[in-house]
Amino acid sequence: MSLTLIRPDDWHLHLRDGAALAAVLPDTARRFGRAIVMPNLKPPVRTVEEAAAYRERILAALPAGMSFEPLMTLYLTDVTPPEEIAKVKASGFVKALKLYPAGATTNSDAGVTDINKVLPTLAEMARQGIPLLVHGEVTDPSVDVFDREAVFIERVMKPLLGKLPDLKVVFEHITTKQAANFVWSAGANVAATITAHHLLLNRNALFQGALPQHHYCLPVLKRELHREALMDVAISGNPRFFLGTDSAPHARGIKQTLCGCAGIYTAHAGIELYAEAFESVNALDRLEGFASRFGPLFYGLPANADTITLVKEPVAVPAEIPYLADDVLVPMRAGETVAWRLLD
Ligand SMILES: NC(=O)N[C@@H](CC(=O)O)C(=O)O
Ligand SMILES: [Zn+2]
Ligand SMILES: [Zn+2]
Repeated sequence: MSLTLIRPDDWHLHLRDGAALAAVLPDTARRFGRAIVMPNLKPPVRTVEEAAAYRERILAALPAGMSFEPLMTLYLTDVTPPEEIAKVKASGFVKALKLYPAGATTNSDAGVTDINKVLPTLAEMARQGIPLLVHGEVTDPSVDVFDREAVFIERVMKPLLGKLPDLKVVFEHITTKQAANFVWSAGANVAATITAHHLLLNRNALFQGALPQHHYCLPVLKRELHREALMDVAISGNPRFFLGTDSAPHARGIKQTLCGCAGIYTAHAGIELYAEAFESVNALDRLEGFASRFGPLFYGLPANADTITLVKEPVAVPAEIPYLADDVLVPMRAGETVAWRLLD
């Protein structure tokens, strides 16, 4: 069995920098035409100038003969000035700003401490049609980690869209039935990305196997009923739900410490894992819309002009992938198989 699709894009990706960037970029570039590149570097990518420099480093790390277009984002801080938005618009290559509530996830210390502090900048984004990409979790320590996304909808998302109803928003890596329902019922300016791991795994994965921390990501995996709700909207054909892998590499040494950081590396099977998920509910015919058409539609870009082909054939996933000079990366399905092979 084989499956040919318009070449997909990844609308939520962490490429990191330096040696890590060089190690992971080919996995994405083999599969995806473009990717929305997350700005949570250390220090974060806060200005158009910094995004231009990061974009050059990405293009320089691309192996000869591979084509890939990085779509850049800026990291919104409490002090991002409204004037930066005109520069974003003029740049052409910065496509969005990313909201990390301070302390919510990996490298989010410089994030926004109070959404009201950035309202003038968000209002300017609404005026200029620049999307806000949202890590949608509250950081209130009294809120259960499994409830942080649902509470964010009530405390932040709804009030924000009440004030700026035209703001384009992508609710990134949604993980709950509440978020799926919220985006489903919202206007044409609100969309969501969904990861392959949140379509394939429920929170049981956090308590299974020898190294369950490799399934630790944020927002954390949820109950089966939430996984099913994500699957329903992913295969629905609603164009406001599209692919974002959130492939988030971390070196094994850091990942395996007691409080290892959040993030799962999936770029080595970035489209294959989605094919597995869609096949599991007999919805392979819906994959092309989700993976290749709906993201470009939301961002106002054409779909890619070429195609990729997957064949149904198990592929062994290595136990580890070379990453840094002194440490490796443990990919999703390490030492196991993925059910689809990408043809070169
Ligand atoms: N998803 C994650 O668990 N981690 C991401 C950050 C993020 O997307 O929240 C990372 O940068 O490692
Ligand atoms: Zn996030
Ligand atoms: Zn992410």
